[in-house]
Amino acid sequence: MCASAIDAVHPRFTKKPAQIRKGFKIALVQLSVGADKAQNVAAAVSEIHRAKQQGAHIVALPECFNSPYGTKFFAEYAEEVPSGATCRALSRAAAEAGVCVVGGTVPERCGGALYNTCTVWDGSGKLLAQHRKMHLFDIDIPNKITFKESEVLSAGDQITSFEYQGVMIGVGICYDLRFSEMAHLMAKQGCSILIYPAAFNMTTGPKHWELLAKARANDEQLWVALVSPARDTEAGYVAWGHSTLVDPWANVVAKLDEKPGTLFADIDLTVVEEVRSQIPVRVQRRTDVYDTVLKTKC
Ligand SMILES: NC(=O)CCC(=O)C(=O)O
Repeated sequence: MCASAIDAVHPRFTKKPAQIRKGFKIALVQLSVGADKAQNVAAAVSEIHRAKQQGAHIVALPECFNSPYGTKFFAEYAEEVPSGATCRALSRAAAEAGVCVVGGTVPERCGGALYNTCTVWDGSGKLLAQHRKMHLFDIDIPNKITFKESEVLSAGDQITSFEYQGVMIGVGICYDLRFSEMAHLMAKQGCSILIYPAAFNMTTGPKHWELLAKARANDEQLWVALVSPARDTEAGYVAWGHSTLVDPWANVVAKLDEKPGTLFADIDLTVVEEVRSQIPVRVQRRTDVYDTVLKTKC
């Protein structure tokens, strides 16, 4: 089921949109995530409805919103995509609210493998996209944080973008944000917005969270949204919070603090063209020189 579900949901370059949007209202839901899976999912569903009532067109949830974040939890909380209970709840919520849902991430079970996976649902509850985290979070900063997702998770190998109301939107997950090549490929697929469900921590969050969002927005001249869980200082992994929206000029247009809440903001897509025409790096690239460089690892 799992692999074919991905193939079935990517009509991206074939369909001509009837109407191209000039903007969206986005809601970034900084959820409080605990050990009770059903309660986590119910909270997400209720925030999706609340966001729609406030006028949101797209509602995005954080990384690992149905489970605590940690390698010891992934197998226990994992579900198949898209048949699992969490996916069914997201699909129903998207359809009932009539809103596009970028469904954070859940631990996905597929055969013997586990992935950290984001699903995207349109306003009729149809699965639009499925992204498996491509870059696993394996870091070791002595006396600060050691984490090794690869002990239990497998990595995805697909760049993911989807079309919603004529606009291409890319999806990455947390550590994926550090890889400019991936953002560049999403931009090359025509994306104007990149959305990253993410959960940085108390060491790397203050150093790199906003910097990386601005870097990706500036590199690719597009909107970047980061959606974190709320901070829980009692949790094994303490999330940085600070869900953030950055515009194509690399300005932070809105951000939350560490507490639970929802960030609402208008995304003006005309700014993408404004920046790209005024600073035309996209047509000034010296790919004749870079091609060889890109094939070497470091
Ligand atoms: N969940 C993650 O991938 C965390 C990534 C992170 O904190 C980082 O610094 O990168």
